[in-house]
Amino acid sequence: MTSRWTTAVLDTDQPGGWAVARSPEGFLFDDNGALFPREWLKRQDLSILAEHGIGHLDGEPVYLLELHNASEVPGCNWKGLRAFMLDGEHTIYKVLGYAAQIGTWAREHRFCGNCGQAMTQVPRERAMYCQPCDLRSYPRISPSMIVLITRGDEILLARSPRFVTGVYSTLAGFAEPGESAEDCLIREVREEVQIEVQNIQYMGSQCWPFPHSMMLGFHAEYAGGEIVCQEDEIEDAQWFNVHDLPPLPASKSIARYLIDVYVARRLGHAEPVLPG
Ligand SMILES: NC(=O)C1=CN([C@@H]2O[C@H](COP(=O)(O)OP(=O)(O)OC[C@H]3O[C@@H](n4cnc5c(N)ncnc54)[C@H](O)[C@@H]3O)[C@@H](O)[C@H]2O)C=CC1
Ligand SMILES: [Mg+2]
Ligand SMILES: [Zn+2]
Repeated sequence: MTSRWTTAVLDTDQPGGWAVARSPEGFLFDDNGALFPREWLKRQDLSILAEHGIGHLDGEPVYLLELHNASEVPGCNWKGLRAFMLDGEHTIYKVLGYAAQIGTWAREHRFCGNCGQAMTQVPRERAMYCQPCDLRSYPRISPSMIVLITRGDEILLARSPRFVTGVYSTLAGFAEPGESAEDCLIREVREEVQIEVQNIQYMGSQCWPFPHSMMLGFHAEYAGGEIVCQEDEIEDAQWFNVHDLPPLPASKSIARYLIDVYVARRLGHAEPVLPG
């Protein structure tokens, strides 16, 4: 199956196409969704900080208008990316997730981190450029490990104080410089619950635009230790039987996929597919 959405660096001098508008309040939408005819959108009273050509949806060019602030557009409202993930069409969420990451990165790289002068968008390349330094900055992607720890019919799930009430999820954490994926996983698990793991199995990956993670997902078996929760980060962690699970994370997350695959295997059910 060919993908409906492909990323591309488009020339903003070309007319036409679709556009999405993003402000600190989220994306603009109306009854037809978050994609607007670009020429119409640019005639609205928007405080445009930058424009980026981001890709093709069903063959049509798509642009991002990154705004200073959320202005009133008749018949329209603003909505955060998470809400689009939870109740929107998955392809549109992919477009908006990519737009959010490009918009944030470009906004945060308007000035050179080396000399402080203004940077410019490089034509035909997704990069910001400082001429005096000959320095390019590319979109930021942060590798993060996410792991389901298993012990026969039991799985280890934890709660961060940031989670929706009652929800338990897998452990996750960002890689530090110098670490392999396995080093990072072992360190994060030790830090967050003081457990040792073995037989680390790679399960798949997912781009997670909150704010710019590349999630690498694993299963790992329990090897030893008693659960001790990391102060501030982990509110509670427990072993749950696969027949008696707490409220779980959103169905499109890799966290949920890691749980669902393991449970399906234990119960002899068909395995789910990892959402892109
Ligand atoms: N897609 C999914 O199913 C899930 C995704 N996640 C994502 O995994 C990522 C890591 O999970 P956490 O437990 O929050 O990480 P974590 O356990 O490493 O703790 C977060 C803290 O790490 C620090 N940090 C280190 N490097 C960082 C970087 N490159 N970017 C931002 N903060 C950095 C910050 O102080 C931050 O507050 C987050 O982006 C989170 O949203 C987490 C759970 C499920
Ligand atoms: Mg963590
Ligand atoms: Zn510079």
